[in-house]
Amino acid sequence: MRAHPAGPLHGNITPPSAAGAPPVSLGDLDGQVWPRGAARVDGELHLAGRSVTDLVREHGTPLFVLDEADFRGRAADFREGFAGADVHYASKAFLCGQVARWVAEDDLHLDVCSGNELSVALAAGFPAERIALHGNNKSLVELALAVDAGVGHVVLDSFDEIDRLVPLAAARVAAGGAPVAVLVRTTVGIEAHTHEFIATAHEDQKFGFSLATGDALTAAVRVIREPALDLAGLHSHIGSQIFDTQGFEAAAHRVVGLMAQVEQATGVVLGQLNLGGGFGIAYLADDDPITPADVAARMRHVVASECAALGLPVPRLAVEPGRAIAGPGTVTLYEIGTIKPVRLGSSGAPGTPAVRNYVSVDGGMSDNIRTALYDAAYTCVLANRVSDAPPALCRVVGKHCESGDVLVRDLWLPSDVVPGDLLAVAATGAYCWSMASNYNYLLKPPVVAVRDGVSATIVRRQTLSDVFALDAVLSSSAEVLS
Ligand SMILES: Cc1ncc(COP(=O)(O)O)c(C=O)c1O
Ligand SMILES: N[C@@H](CCCC[NH3+])C(=O)O
Repeated sequence: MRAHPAGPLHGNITPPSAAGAPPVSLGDLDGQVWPRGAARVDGELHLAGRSVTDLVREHGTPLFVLDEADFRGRAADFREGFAGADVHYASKAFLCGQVARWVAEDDLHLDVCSGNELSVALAAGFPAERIALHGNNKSLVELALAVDAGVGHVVLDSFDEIDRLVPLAAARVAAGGAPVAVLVRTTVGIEAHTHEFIATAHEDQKFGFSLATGDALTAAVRVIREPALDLAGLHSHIGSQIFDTQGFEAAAHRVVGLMAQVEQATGVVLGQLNLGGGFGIAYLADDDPITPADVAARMRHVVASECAALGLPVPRLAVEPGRAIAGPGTVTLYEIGTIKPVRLGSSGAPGTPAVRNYVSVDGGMSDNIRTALYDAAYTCVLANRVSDAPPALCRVVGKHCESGDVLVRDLWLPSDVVPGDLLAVAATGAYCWSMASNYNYLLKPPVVAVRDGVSATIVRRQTLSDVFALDAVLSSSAEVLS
């Protein structure tokens, strides 16, 4: 292997706690973190039977590689774990036409949270009756699209939205159609143990109707009195990337309590309870996610015992996992461009300069904003080969003009990594491509699905022509660009 001009990276600096001690064997693939179809073959990372160098030769970098069997296997785990309940794939995690088709074929429902997510699903042929429309600020146009398409549910989020939906629903009923089925999204006042920006059931945030103030009950009663609306049930979502089940159990307890209040106030017994998504995944080897079957058992137990205590029939359950289906099966492949050992002072062992090795790759916060936005933790490995060089503590960064453009804050890589090597970042299937941007005019990477050694581009790489086409001045020169 060609040596880097800066010499081997420095391995012996005091590790920050996030990086821990160097692993015994660098490049090992932890089974919880990497896709089910990931393996080392002759040292090289293979994904669902394709070598990463072949994939990169065909598709370039940065590249999202999605292990189809992993995605669909996790969807099946939820379907089976929650048998008798409805599993809605939360499409905000990652949606494209092919994913919509897999989810439809695999008998899941779909949660969309904008009119455009709804349009993607409908254009892919997803059955409208299995779609639920979310959103805290649905426009009249989005609501009309949902009503006309005949979505299964609209998940109501505000009194303004009820005002907006009623005339649309009334027009449908007047034309001989059915009332519009809705759920009332309830803010249950739970402090989920996750990052502030992705917690959604504490009082001081924008989603849902508060249980504590009585707004949720008021909304439910109002909907029940609207002949053009059909209150099918209640909804609660407490946040995202949650590991312990206590939050879900507490939420279930409180929403079933609200069902009892609705029954007392109106005599109406609600038949559905959607407890949302938020099931955590392993980004690092230490993370220990709960299985769908375990979550299902705990939710069922709480709902059944609360209903028994309150004299209610047990409602049909629904959940909305996004990350736990899409996240673990995808990795992002990058090529290393520059490596810069940066001296931090003399805080290392005596005589040893403290150095941070900045390893820059050809993507960054435009294809994965999560580290910058939530301080999310990721891991990555040298993908095109294994190395027995001593470990060096590294920070993997992108190529954006932003010092917060970090992908992996602290991790050990072999000290002989060089420009041209490939890095694979694990568990990037959820909220990476879907939150991608064109910052610094970087282009959105493609998504390639691999199954049994066969790959297919399910979203192509964005081109500069795509981007120029949006620009009043540049669009006239778009045809000369590739
Ligand atoms: C209403 C709702 N349902 C489902 C999800 C999916 O969450 P996750 O991807 O964490 O499962 C979200 C996102 O947090 C959400 O807001
Ligand atoms: N985008 C967030 C999750 C938000 C989910 C939608 N409420 C993440 O990357 O973790």
